[in-house]
Amino acid sequence: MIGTGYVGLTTALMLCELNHQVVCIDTDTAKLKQLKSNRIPFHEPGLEELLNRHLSRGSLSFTSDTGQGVRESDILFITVGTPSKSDGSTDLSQIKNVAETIGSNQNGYKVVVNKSTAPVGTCEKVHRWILERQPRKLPVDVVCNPEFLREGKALYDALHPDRVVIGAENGKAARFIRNLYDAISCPKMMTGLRTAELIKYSANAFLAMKISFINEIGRLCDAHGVDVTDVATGIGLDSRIGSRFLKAGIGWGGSCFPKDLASLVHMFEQADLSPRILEAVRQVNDTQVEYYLRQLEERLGDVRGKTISILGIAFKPDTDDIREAPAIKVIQALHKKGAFLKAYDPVVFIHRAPTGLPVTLCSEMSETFEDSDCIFLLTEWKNFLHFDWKSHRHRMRTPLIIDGRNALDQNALTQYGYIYYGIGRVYSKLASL
Ligand SMILES: NC(=O)c1ccc[n+]([C@@H]2O[C@H](COP(=O)([O-])OP(=O)(O)OC[C@H]3O[C@@H](n4cnc5c(N)ncnc54)[C@H](O)[C@@H]3O)[C@@H](O)[C@H]2O)c1
Ligand SMILES: O=c1ccn([C@@H]2O[C@H](COP(=O)(O)OP(=O)(O)O[C@H]3O[C@H](CO)[C@@H](O)[C@H](O)[C@H]3O)[C@@H](O)[C@H]2O)c(=O)[nH]1
Repeated sequence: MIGTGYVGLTTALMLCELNHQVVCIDTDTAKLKQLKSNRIPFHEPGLEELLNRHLSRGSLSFTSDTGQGVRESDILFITVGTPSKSDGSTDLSQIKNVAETIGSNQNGYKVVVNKSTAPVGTCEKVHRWILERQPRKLPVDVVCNPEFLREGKALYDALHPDRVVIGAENGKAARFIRNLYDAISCPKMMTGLRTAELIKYSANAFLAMKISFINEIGRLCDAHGVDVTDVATGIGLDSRIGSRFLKAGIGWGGSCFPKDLASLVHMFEQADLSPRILEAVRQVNDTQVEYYLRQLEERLGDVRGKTISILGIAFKPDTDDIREAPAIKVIQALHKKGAFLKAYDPVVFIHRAPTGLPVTLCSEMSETFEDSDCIFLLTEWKNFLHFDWKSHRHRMRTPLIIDGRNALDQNALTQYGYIYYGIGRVYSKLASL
């Protein structure tokens, strides 16, 4: 396994659970040191227990010696990062570096499996980069096996995937990789390299499209006094639409959707095509923070000099990942407008303290209420939902709640005397009877 991030480590542990022997290779020696001493360098439920189990069984080991790792393995999974460049295209330097190292150290037949999300045509480049560095001509097959796990649910998704997609040009290599997943019961789709690459991007874009769609409907619900959660339930009951990824809120973030949509848009542009739907999906998302800030200002007036408390920094619950987290955009925008900011997140500040954020950190959720003019919920951590909101209302200067995730109980909060806003939410007198 080359790379020990969310995907590398989870895939390694999944393969260990399926009784395979795995060596994890990473150039980040600090990370390897933590992993070797049984510690996961990021917050991801369930991984630590499996790490302990497989380290002590000897089924999993770690090294920074890529050459040795390559020479000793038959199958090499690439799980390194594929960040965005400023024009939206994908920076393939980490993949290229790995492919060249594989080529230089190849000592026999290898199957190289790319799990990193990379544009159409990347696996063909990987093949070429390996061949260019081989000291002598050796057989190598490249397979595309995109990863569909979600952060916060990584282990569950790896062990219970909806499908496994295997793209290859060589049937023998494809079957070899499919056999690794024999013990996992789900549809296994065998296809071409380019198709597998595009399936990954299309899946992420479709999911982001569902969210932007319901967020746009949410704005119309605000205008007409209709409840967006009821609209989502009503449309989601149609099995052709499905109920998941229809939760309206502050918008999508994270390490994948923003960069993968940018990359897909770039692929369209390279092909001289206009990605109209994708542009709209991104446009709705890019203006969602602004939309919420208007709602906040309509209720609180000018935010200059006011104290606003942010609940949740992570881009979603059960992770400490703050890449493209909406909370960061909200904090920066409110700071620019002259607000004082306090923030609390149950894991982000413990695992990965973001530097340079203009916020006063609270060590407990209850501190965010003290003399606050607004509580802005941006990550729907479970303990926020089950908090004793009733007893803390009096501690706020203005009891305004902006629920950026439509996660709180609007009727209960309204009865406790809070002013509540969630996109497309309607206070139901019936529900409170
Ligand atoms: N995070 C997710 O939920 C997720 C899900 C599906 C797909 N993906 C895709 O998987 C890929 C990896 O994502 P991630 O979140 O695990 O990344 P990450 O940044 O958390 O981890 C990547 C790891 O690769 C290591 N690395 C970089 N260059 C290396 C080299 N030359 N040799 C060995 N190790 C090297 C880095 O040190 C790092 O530990 C990306 O393409 C991403 O788009 C991510
Ligand atoms: O109804 C919803 C569902 C999600 N979100 C937001 O959408 C973003 C992405 O959420 P999610 O998809 O759960 O997280 P990721 O871990 O980024 O996973 C996505 O990106 C991964 C990386 O490519 C893929 O492997 C996964 O299949 C894909 O779901 C987050 O900000 C969520 O808060 C909503 O606003 N409303």
